Order: sequence, then C-alpha cells, then structure tokens
Amino acid sequence: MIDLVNVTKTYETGTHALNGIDMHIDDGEFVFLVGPSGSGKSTIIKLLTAELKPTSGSVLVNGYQLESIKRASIPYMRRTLGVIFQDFRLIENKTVYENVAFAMRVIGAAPKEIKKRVPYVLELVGLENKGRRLPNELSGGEQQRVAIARALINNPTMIIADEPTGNLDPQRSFEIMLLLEQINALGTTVMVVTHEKGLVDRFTKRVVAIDEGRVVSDGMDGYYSYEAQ
Ligand SMILES: Nc1ncnc2c1ncn2[C@@H]1O[C@H](COP(=O)(O)OP(=O)(O)OP(=O)(O)O)[C@@H](O)[C@H]1O
Repeated sequence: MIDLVNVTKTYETGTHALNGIDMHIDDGEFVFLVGPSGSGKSTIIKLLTAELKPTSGSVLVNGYQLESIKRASIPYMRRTLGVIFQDFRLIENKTVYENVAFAMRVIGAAPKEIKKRVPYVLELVGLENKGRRLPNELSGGEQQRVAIARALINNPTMIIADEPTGNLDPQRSFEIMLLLEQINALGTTVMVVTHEKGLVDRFTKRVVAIDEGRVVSDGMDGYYSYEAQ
C-alpha cells in the first residue's frame, strides 16, 4: 500500500518538482501515472524507491515510512518493490535464466528455491524456452519480459514500471501491458508510468494525472480528463 500525504520535493537547484501530492494506492490496484514531461513522475518514483527523501510530507510504502526510514532498512523496503525501466537494464553477458536467478542470489535465496522459482516465473512471462539465450539474442519485447521476470522473482507486493513500453512497437507494448494486467490479476499491485495515451486508452484502469507537481485528475475515465486540464 502506498500513501503520499501532502508531499513536496524541492531540488537543491530550487526547482519545486512536487507541490503537495496526495495519492493513495491500495494493495491489488492497477494504476497508470501520467503527465507531461517535467511534471514530476520520475521524482515520485525516486521517492517511492527511497532514492530521494521528500522535502516535506509523508511517504508510506508497504509499511515503511520513507521520510524517516533508517538506511539499514532501505534494502528491506526495496524488496517489497519490483522496478522495471524503459531500457530493461539487463546484464548483457548473463543468460536470461542467470539474469533472473541473480536477483534471487543477491538476497541470499537457497539454490533449491532458485531452481524452483526461476522456471515458474519465466513461464509466467512466456519465456520458458528462452532461458539459455543472452539478452542481445532476444527481441525488445522479450528483453522487457526478462526485466519483468526479474522484478517479480522475489515476490514483491508492488511492481513499478517506468515507461516500460517506451522502446517497443505498439503491438509489443500492448502485449507487455496485458502481461502486467495478468500479473496484477494474480495479486501484485501495479503502477505504470507512461506517456502513451493510446495504450492507456485501451485499458479501463485508474489513471492518476499529474502536472507541475500536483495531482490534476484521478479516476477511471482515462487520459481524457487529464487532457482536459
Ligand atoms: N536532480 C534534479 N535536480 C534538479 N531538478 C530536477 C532534478 N530532477 C528533476 N528535476 C526537475 O524537477 C521537475 C520534475 O522532473 P521529473 O524528472 O520528476 O519529471 P517527469 O515527469 O519524470 O519528466 P519526464 O516525463 O520528462 O521524464 C522538472 O522541472 C525537472 O527539471
């Protein structure tokens, strides 16, 4: 569960990136976060992952109060999140299987557990036959599926996808969104940050629109209410 209450963020340059954001996301929701360039979307993600602290206000993520979190607790908080980026961020000299398994190894999972869980998650994202490939032997859509598998491998409460389809053609983008929808149906909360109006409009989901560091609309009626601002 995410709860932002009256959150502001002013960078050292004096830029007021967030100007009083209130946003509540319950466990199990699927939410699109939209807004023009510079509206504050990346800043919100960086607050949710504890890369940045808010200037004021309260940021609660999966039970962790981030404006006052101790450094030692940050890795535990981050394990509750799976983050996916536009540029995939895969390890180029590791196979698909190893890219996903690695994320379990770094948190000290037992080899037996890894052997069981990696094939399950690769199957979930439709890559059960691609485990031995290297990332550069895959299509862009397949590479993004590896990144989704890696984000899911430690069973996070929530997936945050930052422009996950920015590098993909419309059909692949749609398939990635369907996959995120399927993952949401299995119980994981999903937040997708995107510019792609066409894609948002193909799904009937909650859309939180921000502009100039404020929430300007929040509801199920898609991108239109955001455009109308
Ligand atoms: N590290 C930083 N230092 C100073 N100002 C910053 C920094 N990062 C972002 N900003 C400013 O804060 C505001 C919000 O930026 P942010 O990156 O959150 O927007 P965004 O909605 O993610 O944009 P985009 O869609 O282009 O990625 C902008 O005015 C930006 O220039």
